[in-house]
Parts: sequence; structure tokens; C-alpha cells
Amino acid sequence: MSYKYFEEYDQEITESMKNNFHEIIKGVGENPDREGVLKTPERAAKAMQFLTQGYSMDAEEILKQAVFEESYDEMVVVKDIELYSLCEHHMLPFFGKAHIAYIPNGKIIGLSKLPRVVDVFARRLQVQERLTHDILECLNKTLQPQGVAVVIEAVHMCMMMRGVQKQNSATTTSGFRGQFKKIETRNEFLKLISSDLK
Ligand SMILES: Nc1nc2c(ncn2[C@@H]2O[C@H](COP(=O)(O)OP(=O)(O)OP(=O)(O)O)[C@@H](O)[C@H]2O)c(=O)[nH]1
Ligand SMILES: [Zn+2]
Repeated sequence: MSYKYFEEYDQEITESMKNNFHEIIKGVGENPDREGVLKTPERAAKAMQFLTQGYSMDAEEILKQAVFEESYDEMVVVKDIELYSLCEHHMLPFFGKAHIAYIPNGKIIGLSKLPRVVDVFARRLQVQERLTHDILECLNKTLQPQGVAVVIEAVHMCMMMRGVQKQNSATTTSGFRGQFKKIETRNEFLKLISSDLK
């Protein structure tokens, strides 16, 4: 599926979210009947469904569409996969980059499926730790590779726009399975994701 053409808005959900956003607009002290915000409850209801579309997606199904038998057994790294998610505590965005690596074990995956899996789990209410873990476990289960690694670097709007209001702190989370538990394999991956090679 392509996000650009995402049109799978559920009418019943849109209707009920619309009513809630109408109340939120009133709650913040804005006039919900002012022309500029008349359609805002519907827009916001659709935006919220877009941002949480991962709930209706199945990561394993997506991965299974492009698994190929191949004897390549070196590290495969896809880095700088941009991600946008919503923190489950404040429903404010956190966003950044995911870096994924795996060492095949007889099976390789279509490269585009890695960013797709990131999106399936990012487009939900999340914490960065669980997002990292969800991606890691899904790849480990579906590909059964010799090893898999996921690193996520992100900034959290709930720490920037409100709360502690820190503009320059970023959070890094990581998870390693199989061969990546070995320090030299892990270091090779970390070196590859920190290089400027695009
Ligand atoms: N571990 C983790 N914490 C997160 C993530 N996103 C947001 N948080 C934190 O969730 C916590 C919620 O803490 P609470 O004390 O219940 O909420 P709060 O009063 O709004 O906290 P402050 O943000 O400190 O004002 C905060 O410390 C947030 O920084 C995440 O992805 N992972
Ligand atoms: Zn938050």
C-alpha cells in the first residue's frame, strides 16, 4: 500500500473521532464554528487514522510476500529509514531513523519490506523501546536469520514542546539477536551505520 493514496478511513470511526475533536477544539478555547476550523474535526479524525494505520496491518504477512531463497550469508544493512510515530503517553510525535541489519540463513528479504515493517509498528501508539523490539522480533521470527539488529534514533516532541522542553536530546534504542550478540559483528554493524556512505 502507498501512504500517499491512503483512503481507508472507516466512516464510523471518522464520525466518532470527529465528535471528540469538536470537543477538543472547544476545550482549547477555540470557536468550532469559525470558518477556518469547521472541517478540522474531520481532517483531524482522518489524520489520526492515517497516523495509526499500523493497527490494521500485519507485518508478518507483508514480509512473507518477498522472502527469497538465497545462499548469501553476509550482513545486509539498511540504514537511515525515516520513521514517524506517536508516543503512547501524550499522543505527540516522536520521529527519527531506524537502522536494520540481518545475516541471512538461506533466506533474504525484499529490501523495501524492511521500511514497510518499520512503518507497520511505528504507525501505532508506541514507546521507542517497544517499537525497536517489535521490529526485531518480527524479523527474527519471519526470516529466522543468523542474526538481526535494530537501532532507532529519535526525538520526542513531548520532551521538546512541553514537559522538560529539551530541544537537543535524542534517544537511541537498540536490540540484537543471534550473531549480533558477538561484539565484532555488532561493531561492524555500528560502524556501517555511522559511515556517511549513502
Ligand atoms: N521510555 C520511554 N518513555 C517515553 C517515551 N515517550 C515518552 N516517554 C516518557 O513517558 C513519561 C510519562 O511520564 P509521566 O510522569 O506519566 O507524564 P508527564 O507528567 O507528562 O511527564 P513529563 O513529560 O516529565 O512532564 C515521560 O517521562 C516521557 O518522557 C518512550 O518512547 N519511551
Ligand atoms: Zn510522550
